[in-house]
Order: sequence, then structure tokens, then C-alpha cells
Amino acid sequence: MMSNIQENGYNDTYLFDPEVFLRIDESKFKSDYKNDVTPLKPGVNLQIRPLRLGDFDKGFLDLLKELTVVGDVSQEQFITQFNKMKACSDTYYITVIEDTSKSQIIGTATLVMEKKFIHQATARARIEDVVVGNDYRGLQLGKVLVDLLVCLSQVLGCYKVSLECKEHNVKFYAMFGFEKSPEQNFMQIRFFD
Ligand SMILES: CC(=O)SCCNC(=O)CCNC(=O)[C@H](O)C(C)(C)COP(=O)(O)OP(=O)(O)OC[C@H]1O[C@@H](n2cnc3c(N)ncnc32)[C@H](O)[C@@H]1OP(=O)(O)O
Repeated sequence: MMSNIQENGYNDTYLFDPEVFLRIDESKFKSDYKNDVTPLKPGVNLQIRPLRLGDFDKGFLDLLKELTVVGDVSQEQFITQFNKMKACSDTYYITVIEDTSKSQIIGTATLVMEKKFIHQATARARIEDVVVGNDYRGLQLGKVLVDLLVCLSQVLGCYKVSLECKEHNVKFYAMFGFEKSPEQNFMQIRFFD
């Protein structure tokens, strides 16, 4: 998987080291896959890898617009934010699937690690911003992304992984073992969209 994704130039700069995926024991994946799909090999012309700087030109932000409000983010803002995230090592694992036949980002999901002093000074993980492009839904790619990131959170030593989602996606996440907590409420103050 890693052989064809070396960094060749500025646009190929990874947000995090792709070698981290090689630490995952593939027998730990939680889903069943059809048609020889696996999280590390999601399909013909489909490459799963860390976000790269050049993904600004490959429709990464347009894909996120299928999930929520993105706004008008310039390339300069994208680069600044990317570099801030990259500077926080072991924290932001934004993962994408590229359709290499079209040089287009068609799926993404983020694992964020929040370091803690509690729980033996480990970390909790959150899965955020999961989206598969409309034309690519139903091809097991959402499953690939979430399965990969759940396994990664365990490999990275997190004591738990959590996420927030709408009611209609609860069954999707239940496939990986996520459960609604009877004791916890999700609370927020939203300052803007
Ligand atoms: C934490 C967060 O980010 S929550 C936000 C989640 N994202 C969104 O809502 C954005 C819009 N939706 C999407 O991008 C996609 O529909 C996703 C990410 C939810 C699912 O991606 P897909 O690639 O279409 O799903 P995938 O093909 O992997 O489906 C895997 C299985 O889940 C099932 N499934 C897919 N979506 C759902 C759902 N919303 N509810 C229940 N089951 C679902 C499929 O039927 C399939 O079942 P199977 O394995 O028995 O055949």
C-alpha cells in the first residue's frame, strides 16, 4: 500500500506519517467486506492515505461541503491550518480516499487524539467529519474509513474512541461497536455555522 505514496514535492506533504497504518493488525478490522475490499485496499484506482497539502486542488473541501458548512476557505488558509495541525504531532489523523483515475478526493474521515493526564496519561480519540462523495456511496468506503480509524485509535493507545452523529447514522456506527451511552449527554454551545 505504501510503496506508491512517497512524498515527491511540496504538494505531496503528508499531514501524518502513512507508515502508522502499517502498525494495524488487519485481523482486528471489525467489518466484513465484499469484492476483495479491505480498509488498506479499498478498490481499483482507490487509494487510502493521510491528507496531503495538494488535496486542496483535488476537491477535498468540496467533499466536506457534502457534510456541513465549509465556507470560502482560501488555499492560503488551507495551508496555514494544515501546517498548524501537522505541527501538533500525534494529534490529527485526517485520512482520505483518492480516486486516482480522476485525481479526486472522494472520501474522508478524521481521527483526533486528545492527550490526557487521566487514564494513565493516555488519550481519548474522536472520529469526526466522515463523508463519502455522493457518487461513491454504497461501495463500502464509509465502512473502510471508520474501521481503519477505530483500529488506529486502538493501536495508538487510546482508552476510548467516541463520535457524535445524527439519529439516521446510529445504525451505521453500531456496526463497529459504537454504543449510545445511557449516562452521558452531548451538550454544546454553537457560536456560528
Ligand atoms: C462522526 C461523523 O462524522 S457523522 C457524519 C456522517 N456523514 C454523513 O452523514 C455525510 C453523508 N453520508 C455519507 O457520507 C455516507 O452515507 C456515510 C459515510 C454515512 C456512509 O458511507 P458509505 O460509503 O455510503 O457506506 P458503506 O458503503 O461503507 O456502507 C456500509 C454499510 O453500512 C450501511 N449504511 C450506510 N449508511 C448507513 C446509514 N446511514 N445507516 C445505516 N446503515 C448504513 C450500508 O447499507 C452498508 O451495509 P452492508 O455492509 O450490510 O452492505
